[in-house]
This record gives sequence, C-alpha cells and structure tokens, in this order.
Amino acid sequence: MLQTEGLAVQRGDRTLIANLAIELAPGSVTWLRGRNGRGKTSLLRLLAGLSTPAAGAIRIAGRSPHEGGAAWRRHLVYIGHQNALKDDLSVTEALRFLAQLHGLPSAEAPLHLALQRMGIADRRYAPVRTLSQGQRRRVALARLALHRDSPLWLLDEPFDALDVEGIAALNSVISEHAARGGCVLLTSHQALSLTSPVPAVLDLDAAVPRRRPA
Ligand SMILES: Nc1ncnc2c1ncn2[C@@H]1O[C@H](COP(=O)(O)OP(=O)(O)OP(=O)(O)O)[C@@H](O)[C@H]1O
Repeated sequence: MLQTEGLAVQRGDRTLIANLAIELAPGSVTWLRGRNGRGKTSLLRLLAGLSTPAAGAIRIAGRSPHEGGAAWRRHLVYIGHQNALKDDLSVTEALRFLAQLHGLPSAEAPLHLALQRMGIADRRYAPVRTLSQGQRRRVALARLALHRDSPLWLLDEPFDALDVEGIAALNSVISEHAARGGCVLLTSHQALSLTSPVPAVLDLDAAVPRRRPA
C-alpha cells in the first residue's frame, strides 16, 4: 500500500530522516514513534504530498504523490494536529465543510452517522466554539468514517485530548478500516490500546539524524 525507498526528510539544513525504507501492507496499522522534534509530522506531511522529499521515492497504491495529482490524493487521508474546524459553524456544518472540501458524502445522514461513530452526535447543532478540545478532536476524526474509500490514513496524534470513550471509538473506526484492507500510519506519544490489529512500530529514534555536508 505504501512504500518508500531511500527517503530523506529535511528541514532547513538539517536532515531529520535519511534513507528511510518503509513498506506498509493493506490491513496494517503502524505506530510512528520518536522523541519531540524527531520529524514525525514532517514525515507524515511528506507522505501526504504536502512537501517534497530531499531524496528518495514514495509510492502509494503504486503511484507517486508528485506525479499523481488529485487522483492520487483520493488514495489517502491526512489528519494533522490542527482540527481545521471553523469556530462559527455548527458541528454538522463544520463537518460538512470538511466533507465537501475532500469530495466526501455530505448529506445529513452520513454526517450524522459519522458523528455518532465518534460519540459526538448529541452536540451536532452546537457551535464549534463551544466545544472542548476533546470534543473538537472527535468532530475532526468523524471525517474518517466518511473516508472509507481512501485506503491510506495518515494520522498525526489522533488520540490527543480524547478521553477513554473517545479512544475506544477511534480504535473501533481504525480496526474496521484495517479489517477492510485499509492501512493506517499514526503518531502517538502514549502507548496505543489498539489490539485489532496489533500495531507494528516504526521507531525513528532507532535511526541517527545526520547533518547535510557543507
Ligand atoms: N517550519 C519549520 N521550519 C524549520 N524547521 C521546522 C519547521 N517546523 C518544524 N521544524 C523543525 O523540524 C523538526 C521536526 O519537527 P516535527 O514537527 O516534524 O517533529 P515531531 O517528531 O512531529 O515532533 P513532536 O513530537 O514534538 O510533535 C523539529 O526540530 C522542528 O524544530
């Protein structure tokens, strides 16, 4: 599903990640680990096609992000640290906005079901600005329930701010995605409680960062 070869991630003159080879299979969940500032977000953004690798190649479902354009983008969903919800919209309107932006189903029924999956449907008419951090995270993650046809999910700290019930809801959405052959790469500073499938670990601290020669 996702393959990289000789991948290098650079910020300024620092090479954060060098010569990274990843191969993620359909139906797998991989926990991307590493200390603060190690380059996890930079790597996820690069895999999402939001930045360009300093070296190496990425293939997702056989295509390269920098060749594939919009067709390639349909193969993946990237949810970053930011929830990207508009404060002045209601929860349903904010999710509809995201759904339309990403070409997803945006009728009332699928939006309601998605919010139910993340246990936040009871707040569907509330303005986003009145939600707690954990509630906002649930709304942002509800988008995943609409992304059934995007095989690769790249999730940056998805469990951040979620309570025990929110974590269980997200685990269930991720498990279902993997069970239908989807692939998930996610970061978390806390140990994962996901058991189906048992996550593989990609530990960036196992590799030593290098400086680019002057
Ligand atoms: N816009 C930027 N310009 C230059 N350097 C940056 C920029 N954003 C991040 N960096 C640097 O890139 C490095 C990697 O940052 P990144 O956010 O990818 O790490 P991370 O592993 O996700 O960290 P954390 O666990 O703290 O979220 C850090 O050292 C950071 O200082």
